[in-house]
Amino acid sequence: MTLLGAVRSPQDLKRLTADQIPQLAGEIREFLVSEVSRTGGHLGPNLGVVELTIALHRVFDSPREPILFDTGHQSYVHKILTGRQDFSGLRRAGGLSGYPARAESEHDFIENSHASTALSYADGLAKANEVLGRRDRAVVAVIGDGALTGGMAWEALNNIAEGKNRRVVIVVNDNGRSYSPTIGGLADHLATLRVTQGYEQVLDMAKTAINRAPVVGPPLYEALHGLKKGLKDAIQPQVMFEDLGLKYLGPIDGHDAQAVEKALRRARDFGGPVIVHCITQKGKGYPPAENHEEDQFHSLGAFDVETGVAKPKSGVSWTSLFSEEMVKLGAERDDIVAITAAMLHPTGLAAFAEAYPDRLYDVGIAEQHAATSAAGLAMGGLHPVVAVYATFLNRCFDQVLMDVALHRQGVTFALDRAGITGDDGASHNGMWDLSILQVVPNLGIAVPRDGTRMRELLREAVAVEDGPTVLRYPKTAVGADIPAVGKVGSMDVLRSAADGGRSTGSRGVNGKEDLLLVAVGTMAETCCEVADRLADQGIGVTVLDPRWVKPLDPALVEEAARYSVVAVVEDNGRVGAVGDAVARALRDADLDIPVRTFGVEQEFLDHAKREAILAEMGLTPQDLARKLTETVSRHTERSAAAESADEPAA
Ligand SMILES: Cc1ncc(C[n+]2csc(CCOP(=O)(O)OP(=O)(O)O)c2C)c(N)n1
Ligand SMILES: CC(=O)[C@@H](O)[C@H](O)COP(=O)(O)O
Ligand SMILES: [Mg+2]
Repeated sequence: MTLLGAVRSPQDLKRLTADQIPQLAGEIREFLVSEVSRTGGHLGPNLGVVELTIALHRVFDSPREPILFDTGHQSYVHKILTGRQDFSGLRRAGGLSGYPARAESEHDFIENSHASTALSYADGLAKANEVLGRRDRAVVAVIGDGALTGGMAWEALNNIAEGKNRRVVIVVNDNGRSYSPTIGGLADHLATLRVTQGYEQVLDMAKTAINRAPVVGPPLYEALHGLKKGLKDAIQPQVMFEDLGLKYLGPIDGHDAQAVEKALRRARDFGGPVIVHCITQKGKGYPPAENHEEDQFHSLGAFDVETGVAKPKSGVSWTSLFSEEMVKLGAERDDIVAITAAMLHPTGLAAFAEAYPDRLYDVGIAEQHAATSAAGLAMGGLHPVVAVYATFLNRCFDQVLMDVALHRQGVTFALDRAGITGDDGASHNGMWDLSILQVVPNLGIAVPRDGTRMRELLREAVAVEDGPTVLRYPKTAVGADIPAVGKVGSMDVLRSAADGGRSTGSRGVNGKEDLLLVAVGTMAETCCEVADRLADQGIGVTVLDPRWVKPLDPALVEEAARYSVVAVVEDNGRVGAVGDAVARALRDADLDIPVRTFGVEQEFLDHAKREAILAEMGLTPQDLARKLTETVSRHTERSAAAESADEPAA
């Protein structure tokens, strides 16, 4: 049996001898490459924390002493060591989550994969230990150099440092990268610390040698120790941490399990807040990952183990359309600049950066700063485009509201991965933006249905200079263009109840058309299929694509008055989104027309494929057609009955 096969819990791990650990680490690396090659996932980050995670579970007593993972994408080894070695369903419905999941294990704590939160959790847990008389227990937080560029992390450090007797062990997993190399002053600082790697080992050797010297040894060491402080400050400017009141240990070779264990034991026994700075390498032990310049296999799909080549994704991505159009816009307008929050390639801004290196800003994982810095850029006469994943816009809601919109600054937010993404679980679905942004005055939201509208709407958005604009698009491949067959105000008609074409719909009761179907963004394809299904049943359906869903075109209300039923379909949480905005607009116009809103149920959704989640939510053409047929029929019968009741007796 392999060592890995015998390790079913941290207790099993603790029973291994130090010289068995390298073999175990090798077996874990083989396991990770083999399993993730089939399922896809965050291979690079996890290959980088093998020895580190082994050491953590040998030194600390999880879950009594929580081990928290910031962002959580690097927790596969933690799962392997805590009794979860069936990775066959990784990131798939019913299989292991790609992040910690409390339903999976008592050893898991943080499920939210939004970065830079772990230190705040640790601060809270340590305070709870203090209040509840558990001072002997440590709380451990593993945070990457990237996540450490997030503002929340520094808010937490400021508070952790204040708790001199709270056992908080902060393990900085420093591989020098988020996806790309980590940026900013902190990154430079960590880099300085990295280059003096082995400092601790040199000092330990000196200490051992000097202390062995009879009589003169110990006092000499004390003198040197004082010098060490000065020396450390000189060659290791980790004063940033120590000035915060945090003990700093490191830098440690994060792949030397014994060195890490030793540092962690020192940290645990210190009795107060300690930073253990571990130098690791993303993709360690698998050359295709180690040598992958873009992101060292941060996250990839299924791949060939021999070559490291991932199976190609089919179709053109929305990200690539955004990327192309941004390069064109950058050539046409020299006031356009772009901002990424440590996701240059994933958001498609790499081409823009290559073409206009002085007009691309990577602010680190710092969406709040990105939004307000963008307001500054706009005030300074530029038009910034801030590209983030839709779910991460939540992080800077107040900045969008107060720093951009209140000041009517022309900033465009490009929200990639909008709608259901699926694999990455509850905190990655882009199902919030169409709801939370409804309350922001002066802000416009455009939702393209296809590639042509993507290019059009991006250009329309960056042309707005008196307030923020938002463009949101999904993780899927771009479908075929859906041409308009007419216009209503600024909105595109994609199917018409009155046309002679597919629709054979009879006019509904009261001389009204049967159904107005408002399609938001890429749900247009589904809505057109619904209209065609209903037309085959003699129900007349007009499909309308608003293009801009905020503010709604007043013509929508006028158009809606011509229909018996209105329905809205969107790939966002239902609550407070476009459907509710349309219903409110009709109410405000005293139009008593039933409005059905279809979207994602307002729940935290388990990881699963996007298609499966949409089906579960009833957002398929079949389900929508069935529900809308029932609604239209029910309303028609009711109206007909009411009509006949009003007719004078013969
Ligand atoms: C608020 C937020 N913004 C962006 C992301 C996307 N993201 C996931 S992992 C990652 C890089 C994290 O870098 P680091 O903390 O150094 O961890 P590593 O992958 O290097 O182990 C980013 C930017 C996120 N999870 N949360
Ligand atoms: C952990 C994290 O936030 C990202 O790595 C995320 O997994 C990216 O997902 P995409 O594959 O959609 O870029
Ligand atoms: Mg990193």
